Order: sequence, then structure tokens, then C-alpha cells
Amino acid sequence: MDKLLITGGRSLNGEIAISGAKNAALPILCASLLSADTLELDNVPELKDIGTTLSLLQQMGVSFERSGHQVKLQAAQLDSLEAPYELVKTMRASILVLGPLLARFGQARVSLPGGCAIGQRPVDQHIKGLAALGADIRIEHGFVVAQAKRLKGATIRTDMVTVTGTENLMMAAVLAEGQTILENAAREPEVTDLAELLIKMGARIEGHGTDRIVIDGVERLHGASHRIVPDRIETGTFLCAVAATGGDIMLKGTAPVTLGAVLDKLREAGLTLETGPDWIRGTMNHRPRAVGFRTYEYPAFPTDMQAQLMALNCVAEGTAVIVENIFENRYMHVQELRRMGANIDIDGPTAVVTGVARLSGAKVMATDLRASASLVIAGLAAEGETTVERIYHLDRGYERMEDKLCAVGADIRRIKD
Ligand SMILES: CC(=O)N[C@H]1[C@@H](OP(=O)(O)OP(=O)(O)OC[C@H]2O[C@@H](n3ccc(=O)[nH]c3=O)[C@H](O)[C@@H]2O)O[C@H](CO)[C@@H](O)[C@@H]1O
Ligand SMILES: C=C(OP(=O)(O)O)C(=O)O
Repeated sequence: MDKLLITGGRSLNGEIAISGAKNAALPILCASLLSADTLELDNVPELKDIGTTLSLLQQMGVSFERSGHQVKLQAAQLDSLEAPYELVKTMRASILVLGPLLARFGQARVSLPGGCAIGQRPVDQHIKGLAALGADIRIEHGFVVAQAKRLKGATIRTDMVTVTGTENLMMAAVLAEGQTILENAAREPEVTDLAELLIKMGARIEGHGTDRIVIDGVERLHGASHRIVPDRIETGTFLCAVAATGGDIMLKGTAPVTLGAVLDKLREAGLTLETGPDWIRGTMNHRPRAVGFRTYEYPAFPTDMQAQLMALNCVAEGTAVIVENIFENRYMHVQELRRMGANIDIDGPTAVVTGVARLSGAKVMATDLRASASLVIAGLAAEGETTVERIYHLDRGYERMEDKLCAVGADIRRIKD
């Protein structure tokens, strides 16, 4: 298993190009199942999760061509309507094939994802919603097995806001008969990006970006071209890195408008920010100030940035109180940050972080995607060498992270196994 060897203490200066958003690209790739025509996508990040999704679609019979960040897919006819356990267990987002398969082919068999490092993450709301759309849906031998002649529009109010739940139900509803209303819908920019792609394919959707999405089903969808939105979490991660190390970085090809809550917190921490329509410049020349925050659904502070802002707090002046409201177990990085000298107390969903003047490099283990990113940030700010093990988590969701950071002055080496 590859590791990263980081020598800390260098400031970051220069320009980084932000990649397309993993969490937008994954549902959008799955949306290719909704039409027999070609989908042409641009700004698709080169990530492990993208490779896994393409393998999953390919084993179902979807043909694709990939060249750099461009992917062309066509699901003319399928050989299989199944997502096997072996792929779903490595990537929970595989559940996103359920809605499209059921909507277009009238059946699907998708392995039930298990729990994962950050929480139990059930998919009961996806199942409840598809049942409301008229699917005969049950759990059998570890699979969600669903059938429907043609789905029928309904009003669905999910018990909580769920991002992939909203995406799955939206993809199911676009080909359903009649009108579907998704209440308590997720407002994340990645949900909006999926809706915009579906509209280009001929879907009739209104209200995306709000908590009430109205979908009028159509008979069929056609091909489309689409550019994936920039990755707001990758952007936020690099901003936390420069806020922790000091320096001056320019992030290009990003969307500041999707980062409101994150930028507010970074400003509070003392990072000087300038923004344009598609760029952000972050400058830091002093020790950061500790900033408390609570994670909630978009547009509030995202859970996917919690670990990275916690890493920044570890080297800040003062004490910050953090509350993680989305996932019940998203503090796996705390134990590892403590190995580097961080002062963090946890009580249920609350973490209290008191900054220390310097972290010290250590061997640490990545436990999930954003936990890995927090360890990289801590390693960049720490004194001495940090080895981050099990970085396959990082490769799931960050495109060439160490190359991008080295290009702005970081000292990071990948040690291949
Ligand atoms: C591929 C993708 O886009 N992943 C993102 C997506 O994950 P994902 O879509 O899996 O996360 P959800 O928004 O569904 O989860 C929110 C909360 O609802 C719970 N829940 C969800 C569905 C359900 O059927 N039952 C249920 O109880 C979850 O356990 C969690 O506590 O949104 C999360 C929250 O912003 C992000 O951290 C992930 O990066
Ligand atoms: C939790 C994440 O991803 P996933 O939902 O794919 O596990 C993430 O992107 O931080």
C-alpha cells in the first residue's frame, strides 16, 4: 500500500488547478444509464472512485472512452442490471445506479453497502422513496432487489436530508409517469449539477438548489454534453493547507460561490481571501486563530471539510469547539492527530481543539478520505517527517494531491509499495 512521506514546515506559494468534483461526477456517470444515447463529459477528475464507477458501468454493458478529463459513455443496451458486492464495498456511491436502472430497465439488483469508517450510512431513504414511486423493492441476500413496470410520480419527503438519496430519487423520477415532488431535498451544488445534466438530457426538473425539487417525468432522455462543476472540497482542503503552513496560493478553475460557509470560517481563522468568478487567492502570514463550527447540510459548513479545518485548529491560537452533526463516527482522524501532538478532547459529536505551537511529525494512518486530507495538512504544518499510511483513501477523492502540493512548495514523496 502506497504511503506519503511529508517533510513539514514549508510555506505554500503558487498556483493550483482545481479538479472537477468527485461527488458531482459519480452521479453524473451513473446518469448515463438513463439514455441509449451518448453522454459527453468534461472536467471528470482522474480518481480511483471514477475508475471504480466506470468499471461498474462497463460490467453492466456501458461502453466508454476516456481521454484525460473527458469521458464519453453510451448505455445502448445492457448485459447486466446488477452492482456486485465487490465494487459496492469499495465505493458506496455505487448505490447511485439503483434509481437509473429501475427507471429505464424496470429492474435492478444492487449490493447493499455496509457501514463505513465514518458511520452506519443506511440507504433506507433511497428504498423508501423508490417504493413510493411504485417499485416492488426488498432486501435479499445482501442485495437491494427492485422491480417496477414503470415508476409513477409521487410526493416524497425524506426523513433527513440525503445527498445521494436525493440524486437517486431524482434520476428515478425523470423517467417516471407523472409528477414527483422531492421535499426536504438536498441543496448541495453536486445535486444541482446532476439536475442540470439531466435537464440537458431532456428531463423536466425545477427547484433544484432548493429543498423542493419538482420533476415531471418524460418518456425518454437523449444524449448531452456537460462539464462537471469544480470540486469545492478539494478547494477548501488546499485553503486549509495554506492557512496552516502560511504562504500565498491561487486556486484556478474553482467556484467560490459554492464555498460560502468554508470561506467565512477561513477568514475568521485569519486567512486573507480574494475571489473572482472562478478563482480564489488565499494568503496567510501569521499563526491562524482557532475557529469553532458545526457541520450541517449545504449551504452550511460541510462535513467533508470537518477533518481539514480541525487540522488547521490543531496549530491555531486558542480553542475551538467543533460539532459533527452529519455522521456519528467522523472523528477517526483525532487519534492520529493526537499522535502528532494535537490537543483534542471528544465527547460524542463535540470535539474541543486547543491549538499547539507546533505539531511534530509522526507515522499516522489514514482511515477515510477526508481524515487522510487532514493528516496531510497536519504533516505539512508539523516539524519533521510525517508518514501517512493507507493513502488509497486519499486516491479515492483527490487527484494527484501530492503533485499539486509539491508544485506550490510542499515536500511530499509517494512511497510505492
Ligand atoms: C458520493 C457523495 O456524494 N458522498 C457525499 C454524500 O454522501 P451520502 O449521500 O451517502 O450522505 P447522505 O447525505 O445520504 O447522509 C446524510 C445523513 O443521512 C443518513 N442517511 C442517509 C440516507 C439514508 O437512506 N438513511 C440515512 O440515515 C446518513 O447516515 C447520514 O447520517 O453526502 C455526504 C453528506 O454531505 C458527504 O459527506 C459525502 O461526501
Ligand atoms: C464521504 C465521502 O465520500 P463517499 O460518500 O464517497 O464515502 C467524501 O467525499 O468525503
